[in-house]
Amino acid sequence: MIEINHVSKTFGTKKAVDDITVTIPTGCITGFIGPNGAGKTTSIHMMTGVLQPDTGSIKLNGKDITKDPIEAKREFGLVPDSPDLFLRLSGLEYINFMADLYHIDTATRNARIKALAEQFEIQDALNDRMSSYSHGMRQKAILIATLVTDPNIWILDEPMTGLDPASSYLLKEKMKEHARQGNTVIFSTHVLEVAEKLCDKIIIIDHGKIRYDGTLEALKAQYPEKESLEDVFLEVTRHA
Ligand SMILES: Nc1ncnc2c1ncn2[C@@H]1O[C@H](COP(=O)(O)OP(=O)(O)OP(=O)(O)O)[C@@H](O)[C@H]1O
Repeated sequence: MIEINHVSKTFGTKKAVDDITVTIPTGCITGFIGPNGAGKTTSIHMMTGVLQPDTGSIKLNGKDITKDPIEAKREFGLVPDSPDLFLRLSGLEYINFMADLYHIDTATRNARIKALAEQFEIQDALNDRMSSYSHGMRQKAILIATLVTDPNIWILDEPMTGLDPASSYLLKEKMKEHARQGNTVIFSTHVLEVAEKLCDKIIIIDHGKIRYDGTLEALKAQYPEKESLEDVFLEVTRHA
């Protein structure tokens, strides 16, 4: 579970996140949606300790990311919005680096890496430098590194971007399975069809403020004349 309590963040004069209070529960997939510049990545950066909030607190499974960052960071895995990280490392070196950070023993990590690399069809490229990877291959390496550490909370910033259809399908199945097992999954996306199919709960953010926080069914029930989440989303953010 992630508990975000009265969190704000300002860059210069720009209020990127404006006093948001939401809970991301266990056992379901939460979709985090909003227009460009709405505050999604800034919020995710604060949840994961990349940025400090100006005000408020964020707890991951009860551990405060500001007061207890090491313990809080053990609770989650992050797939960032850009996979252009550690490009001088090979995919395997990067995955092992992440597994080292999380103290995953050799036998466990090797079994997980083998299975995931085969599932995501990147086993033949794992020893190549990530600088030579396509965007989608980098995304796969980052995903595998996150999944190898087997965190309770998955925080995924536009995770399907660049993935081929088979890998995108596989990731969605893994997200469902992880949530079904009682864990926490939150992902941001601009692809509302994906959010509609995958999410139990939706958070809509716009101009740094939460415009909706609840189930997909309840959101649609508020707008019975709207046929799709896309129609509802446009209506909710139009009046912001
Ligand atoms: N480091 C920064 N310095 C200055 N302004 C920033 C910084 N990071 C974000 N912002 C601003 O904060 C606002 C929210 O940006 P953020 O990246 O959180 O949006 P987003 O919802 O993730 O957008 P997108 O969907 O386009 O990725 C934007 O107006 C952005 O310009």
